Amino acid sequence: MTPGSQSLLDVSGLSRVLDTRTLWQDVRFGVRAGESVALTGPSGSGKSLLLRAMSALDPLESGEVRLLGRTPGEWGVPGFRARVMLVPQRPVLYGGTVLEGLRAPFGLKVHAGRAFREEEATSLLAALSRDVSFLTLGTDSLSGGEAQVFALLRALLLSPSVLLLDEVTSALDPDAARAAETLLLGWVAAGPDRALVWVSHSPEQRARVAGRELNLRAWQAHA
Ligand SMILES: Nc1ncnc2c1ncn2[C@@H]1O[C@H](COP(=O)(O)OP(=O)(O)OP(=O)(O)O)[C@@H](O)[C@H]1O
Repeated sequence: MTPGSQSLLDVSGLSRVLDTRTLWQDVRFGVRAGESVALTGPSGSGKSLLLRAMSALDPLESGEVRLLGRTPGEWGVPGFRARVMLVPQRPVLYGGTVLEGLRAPFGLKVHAGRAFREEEATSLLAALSRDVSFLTLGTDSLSGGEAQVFALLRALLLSPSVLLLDEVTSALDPDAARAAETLLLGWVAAGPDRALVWVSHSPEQRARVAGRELNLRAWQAHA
């Protein structure tokens, strides 16, 4: 992977206060097109909340996030979230089959103009060592690992620009986790204006997937 010089996602001046505790303050960094970076920090330091802020899922208390120089307000918040897409550790499932769940977002206005292509889904599944029968499973009965496969598929099919990956392989067996890593690194290398931000508690995984690490300790408030 050869990161470009163009800054894709810029975070500046973000702070988050919980009651009286400041989780992080004045967070600032940029992620360039083609990059794969890891966001680290101890449990409870606010990695998940920072990813939520970066994808405009939580209102910002201070600072701003820009994709290609434009704020969520300038993109339109739903459009920004579709481009800077969070994949949570435990995805929200809405029932129905996997196929229906993968197809459903394409009916939303924000994804208008994009068509769901089942062959793309089966090809991604093959990369994750799953066959087409996965599409017929009910999302209500997916295991934790299967739900993570579903969430990754759903995200990749929607062609975001930046994927914010919050412990997305934590329930996968080691082989499946490696396959997911390979798929994601291949995805970021395959198109312009793509990047990955990983939250992972595994130093081995971070070493495999990330070109550099951003540690939240750098932005923790000092009493
Ligand atoms: N919606 C919320 N409202 C208030 N506090 C929250 C909310 N979500 C999380 N927290 C608290 O914010 C802190 C940071 O949570 P967060 O999940 O971002 O940490 P993390 O670094 O991702 O942790 P871990 O590595 O354990 O997953 C925790 O103390 C958590 O209890």
